[in-house]
Amino acid sequence: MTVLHERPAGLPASDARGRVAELMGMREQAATGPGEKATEAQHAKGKLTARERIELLLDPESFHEIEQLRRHRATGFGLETKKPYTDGVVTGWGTVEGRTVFVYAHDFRIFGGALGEAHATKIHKIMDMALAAGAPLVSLNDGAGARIQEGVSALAGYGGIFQRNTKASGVIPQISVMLGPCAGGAAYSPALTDFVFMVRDTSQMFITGPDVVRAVTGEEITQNGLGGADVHAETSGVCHFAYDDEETCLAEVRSLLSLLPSNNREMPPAVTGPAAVGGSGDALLDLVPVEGNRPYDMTKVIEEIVDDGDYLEVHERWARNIVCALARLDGHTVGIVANQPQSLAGVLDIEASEKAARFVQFCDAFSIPIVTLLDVPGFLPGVDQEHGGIIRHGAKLLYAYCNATVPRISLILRKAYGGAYIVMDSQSIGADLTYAWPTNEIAVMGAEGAANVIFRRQIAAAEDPEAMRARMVKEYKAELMHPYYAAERGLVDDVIDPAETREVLVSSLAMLRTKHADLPSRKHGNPPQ
Ligand SMILES: CC(=O)SCCNC(=O)CCNC(=O)[C@H](O)C(C)(C)COP(=O)(O)OP(=O)(O)OC[C@H]1O[C@@H](n2cnc3c(N)ncnc32)[C@H](O)[C@@H]1OP(=O)(O)O
Repeated sequence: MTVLHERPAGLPASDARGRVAELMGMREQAATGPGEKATEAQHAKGKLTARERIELLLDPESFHEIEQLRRHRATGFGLETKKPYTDGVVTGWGTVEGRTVFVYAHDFRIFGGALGEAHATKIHKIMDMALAAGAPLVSLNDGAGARIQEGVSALAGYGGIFQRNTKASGVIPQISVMLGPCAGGAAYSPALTDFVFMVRDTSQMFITGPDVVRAVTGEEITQNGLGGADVHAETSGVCHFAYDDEETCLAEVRSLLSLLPSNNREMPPAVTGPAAVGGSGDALLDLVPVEGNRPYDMTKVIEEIVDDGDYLEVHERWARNIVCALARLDGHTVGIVANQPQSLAGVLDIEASEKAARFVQFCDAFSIPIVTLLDVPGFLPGVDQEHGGIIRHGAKLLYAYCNATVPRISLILRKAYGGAYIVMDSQSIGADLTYAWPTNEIAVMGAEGAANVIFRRQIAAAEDPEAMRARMVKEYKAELMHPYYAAERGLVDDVIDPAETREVLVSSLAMLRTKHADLPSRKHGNPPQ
């Protein structure tokens, strides 16, 4: 552990060059940190150091560090003799693709990256600077939570971070990258931010570690089993993106940032230059089967529609029955929300509603237009869902869409039934433009279910109930289950040839780019929780 700085021998303090050399020595000491052994131990765990990570995140030579010479002033437990520069967190700003980004990175080699008072106030300062400058904040987390030796001062330091996370929410993008074991307070701040990235095997998030879990509940579990990347990417939904190594993870953070505006007053950066290429519209005809119950992969449809087939899927492995993705259409960032027929037939359930609601809310906060692709058989029925609160969770998605003032376009690819149709950005809840393909079925429910309810008596009284049921199903389909019923009533704006999909979306978004809508003045709404 680094000890108190000593003036390099042989340099007269009165000499300006000597003073500069002294400064360089201190800087060198701060930049090197606790030394080779500690760095080797960090590398041996498959982890990079804070500075190596910052170098990968930011454009070359763009990092400006602040408070490099900061030290804690705590006493007791031997802290008097352990006063390393930086106090275990590297803070500053740099650029990503030329745009300013603020960053803080825990140095696990110093107190296990644990947060004390000085460490916390450095983070507070960088958060305040990010908010004032209107630039994204990225945290590179590798810390053991509150610094135990500093007691309540450390806890108060976390409070200051949480408060700033919340204040900055919806104002600047906040991204948390988990790169080590993050316990307690170190796990809460990321939960308040927009996106959480994790690295398999080397990063974990939990409120209390396996030892406490064993003591309290008797459950035996490893750190990764409790809060590893796969657990949070697939089961809890705490993490939005999980990767195998830090290099890939940080490259993906850069690519996410390239899609986002710097703050809520700016538009997302548009890519100009040679016209972006979409897929061949005709392929869409083959990708989506006409039969309502045949599964297909919605991500293939997205690939056909967006620029260069490129999209960044958020929460790829959690609530797979809905797809949330960021992509570009004609160079402009869009958020795509789409039912995924190959997972649970694309129904809406508790997790899908929560996932899409948060995504819609994010897009709305940062001026990202939302394109919704519908192919939804309804909400998932069942005791688990009802008792789990599908009503209030489903309402989150409804609330998020109804509250969104960004351009909103929905396109019904195949079926759209019941409440799920309304929730998935139907015209009645404020979509600016709604399109349908000719193969659509838009109705309160599927034909079989509908016939069993409304023609129950006729079917029961018939000589041949099955023949009667089949006749009624056919009649219901012919009468109601086509897009023209909705088009005649103005509930879809147009029925389009699937081959024209990209073109229609691009021109509709271009028209909506100047859209302005205000919600009534209020302190804030009271969304369902
Ligand atoms: C509000 C809140 O944040 S409450 C949560 C408080 N934090 C905790 O309970 C976590 C306690 N720490 C741990 O469980 C473990 O240290 C882990 C899981 C984070 C990391 O484990 P390992 O990778 O094995 O690292 P290890 O335990 O050796 O810690 C590395 C160093 O950090 C120190 N350290 C770890 N946690 C803390 C802490 N919270 N405060 C101060 N120092 C700490 C260790 O003493 C060790 O120091 P040393 O290098 O001088 O010996």
